[in-house]
Amino acid sequence: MTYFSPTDLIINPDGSSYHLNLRPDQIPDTLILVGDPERVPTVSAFFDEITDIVHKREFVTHLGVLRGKKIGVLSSGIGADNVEIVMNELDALVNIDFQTRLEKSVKRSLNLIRIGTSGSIQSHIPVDSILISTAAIGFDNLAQFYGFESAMSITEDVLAAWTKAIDYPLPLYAAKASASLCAQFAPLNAFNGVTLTAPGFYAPQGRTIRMQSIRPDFLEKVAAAKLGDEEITNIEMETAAYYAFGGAMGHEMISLNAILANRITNEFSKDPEGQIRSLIEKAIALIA
Ligand SMILES: O=P(O)(O)O[C@H]1O[C@H](CO)[C@@H](O)[C@H]1O
Ligand SMILES: O=c1cc[nH]c(=O)[nH]1
Repeated sequence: MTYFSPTDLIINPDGSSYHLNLRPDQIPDTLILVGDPERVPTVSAFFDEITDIVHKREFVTHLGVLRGKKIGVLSSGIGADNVEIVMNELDALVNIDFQTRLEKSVKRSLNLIRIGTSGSIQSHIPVDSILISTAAIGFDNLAQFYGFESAMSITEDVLAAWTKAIDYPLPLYAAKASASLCAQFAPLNAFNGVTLTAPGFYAPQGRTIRMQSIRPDFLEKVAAAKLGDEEITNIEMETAAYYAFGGAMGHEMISLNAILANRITNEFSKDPEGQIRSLIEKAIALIA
């Protein structure tokens, strides 16, 4: 079994993982993942009991019990680079023995549910709707360092066709949502779609304030891109990384999006907090 050195897998003096500050005995089978640390108490308010609160940097975790089962909610902060930390440390916490630093022979698979916000890039997907990402395309630089091939990956020929359709010069990566979690959250009656995970909020999502984008037609191209019978429906900043790591490391993963912006009609939700709270409430109701 592989041994992981103290500089590869950094364990804090209290036996917790370096950034998340969580110990192996604290990890429940189901975790809700949010971007905003301030969203964590909104989620845990729906738990029947909160047993632990752990906080380091943007990584805030509330652990508790929901309908007799252990559950947790953890914030990642914004972006795929933070997802890289969250997924590596969560996986290490359940699949590496922190005493011996050896990989466990029997692996644990977590159910990971992102509840986040996103912008629609199709006029028929309105502000204040809910969208489940059936797949996500990442155009951050993680694929320069990780081979994400897994049963959840989008095949290379499809990815090549999508890259051409988006007309983007760097290699992309893409992966799918967990089929079992898609079935579990089907009662949300949400839109389904392919999500683009951007390495920024402004130019990488086709926004301009004072800094001009050198790709002014990027959003138009993405919105018009045909992925076989599918289209890219929405943009946010974490889902592709979650799906790629989840698939490669054997965790079930789904991303539920509260659509706050419609980038085609230029509308923004008049009640963003209410929308995300409503999605949290509906999602929690579907967690057995
Ligand atoms: O609301 P969260 O979950 O943070 O998700 C979206 O909102 C943030 C940008 O405002 C990015 O993290 C994006 O993915
Ligand atoms: O347009 C949006 C809205 C929320 N989050 C994003 O990343 N983009």
